[in-house]
Amino acid sequence: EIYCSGPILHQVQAAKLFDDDKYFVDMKLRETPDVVLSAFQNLSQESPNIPPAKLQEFLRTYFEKPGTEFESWTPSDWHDNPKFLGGIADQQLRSWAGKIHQLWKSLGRKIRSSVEDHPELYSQIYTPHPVVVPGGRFRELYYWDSYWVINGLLLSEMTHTAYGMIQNFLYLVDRYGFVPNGGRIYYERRSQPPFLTLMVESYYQATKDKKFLRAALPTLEREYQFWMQNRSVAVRVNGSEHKLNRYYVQVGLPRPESYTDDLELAQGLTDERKEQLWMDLKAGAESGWDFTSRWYSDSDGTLGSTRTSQILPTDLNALLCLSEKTLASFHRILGDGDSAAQYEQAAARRLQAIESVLWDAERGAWFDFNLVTNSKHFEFYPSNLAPVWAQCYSQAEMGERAVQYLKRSGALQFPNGVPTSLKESGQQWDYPNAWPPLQHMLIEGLSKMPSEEAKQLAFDLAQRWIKTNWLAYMKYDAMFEKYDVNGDGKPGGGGEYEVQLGFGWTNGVALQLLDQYGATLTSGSGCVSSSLLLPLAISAALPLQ
Ligand SMILES: OC[C@H]1O[C@H](O[C@H]2O[C@H](CO)[C@@H](O)[C@H](O)[C@H]2O)[C@H](O)[C@@H](O)[C@@H]1O
Repeated sequence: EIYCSGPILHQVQAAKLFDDDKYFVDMKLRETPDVVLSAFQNLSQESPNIPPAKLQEFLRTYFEKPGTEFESWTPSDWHDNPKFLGGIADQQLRSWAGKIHQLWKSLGRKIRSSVEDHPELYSQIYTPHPVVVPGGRFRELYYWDSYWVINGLLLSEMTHTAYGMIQNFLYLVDRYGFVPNGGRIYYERRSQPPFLTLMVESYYQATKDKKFLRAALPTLEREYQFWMQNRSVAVRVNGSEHKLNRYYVQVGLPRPESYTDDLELAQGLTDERKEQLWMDLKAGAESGWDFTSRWYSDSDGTLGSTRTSQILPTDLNALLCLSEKTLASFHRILGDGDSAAQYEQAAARRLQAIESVLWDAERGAWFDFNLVTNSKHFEFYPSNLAPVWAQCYSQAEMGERAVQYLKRSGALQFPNGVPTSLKESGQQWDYPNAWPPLQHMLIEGLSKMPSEEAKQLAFDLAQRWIKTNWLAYMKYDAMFEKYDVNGDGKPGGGGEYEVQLGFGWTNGVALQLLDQYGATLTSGSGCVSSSLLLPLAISAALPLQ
């Protein structure tokens, strides 16, 4: 009634007392909700539209500034020389990687026990283990960001911190049946791209801890069931019915953390259309792509035409296909062949659905499917290659055709990364922004393909991305949540908030690329460690196709 809906939220946000709507909903209560609500009621009786000065005074009396829910914490497993640093040949890049590794200390947070004892005073959701947060206005844990954070932590040999983060997500599934978007109660009715199974896979590959796997598996299956029961739809194509997944949130209210944006966007609509728009904006937040022309109902649309729930996304379905294969492999490792076979069948069914509904033989790639128009969206998004990343396609030729599609798409013409789309909508998940998770999925997918051409392209994109991150770090002494594909080392922009620094997934992706391609990536400074020159010389001598 205070953080998610109701008159306090409405009046405080509508008065625009803070630059960012998220500020108010992250504040802590000084008194119990009952006391705060009745004080507000008394104030409203004096005048229903409370003047800003009175609202400020009310906030000073009953709220504390955000951030008091955390205590200072330094990860106990941080040490200054993880092995992977030694594999980075370029000395400038190696020293920069060391600085990124240091950033884990400043992004670590431990939630105070008072949040567990008095949850009613906080919007923060209590989780038992410390977390690494994205940074900036994103003070709390975020679901899909954490996949790249955890991969980075594992390279930094911070296995215990990574373990704690995964335990938090398992705890959240046990509590809610799914993982909320982030660690705040205003996020608790929507999720984000479901990466938990892949987080467990990363941890298992790093530790081979079967006991951990056995304990985690029932919770992973519970999360999978949530997506199948609440986020799937049947779609009929060419006379056959298929089941695929979508983002879908049945809460027809403005997002509390972006309340005035949502309110203003819905002005003039009927109540029914308002509710529909707000549900689709929340589904957009659930997709992690908030916001983008990808979710507009037509190609000339604007943010108001966002219809996320009517679209079957390629990347969500590729991710679930990979999750099904991973769950099957977990059951095999633990000796349960029957359960493994069930997940293998689920993956095979999904593969068939992806190929029947999303694959386009003419263009040679996969495209989102619109349930209203019963047609595919043919615009370019890096997600059109997500099945390559998930290795979820039946014929090698499809992967190779997707590489040719990428080359023809026009998305490779930018020296600083692959843009999120080729459309400049002003939204942050569109051109000219490039985002770390999308670069990583593209590069990882291409690097796993058999052809030399795809592998070389993967390296080329890794080099572009590292150069962008490195140049921005040189200019601003910071890592950003997103970058602009135009301009060397330029942070991204657009959308509803200022570009943020920190930054969890950026650091994780940079470390992964520096680890994977450390012997050959360059900063352009020419300072290469002599002990690594030999392998570098050998790889440089290899003929490239
Ligand atoms: O406050 C606006 C939105 O902010 C978040 O989304 C963005 O940041 C997240 C954290 O890095 C990231 O996971 C997401 O992909 C970004 O678009 C938040 O997740 C949204 O729910 C929120 O409305």
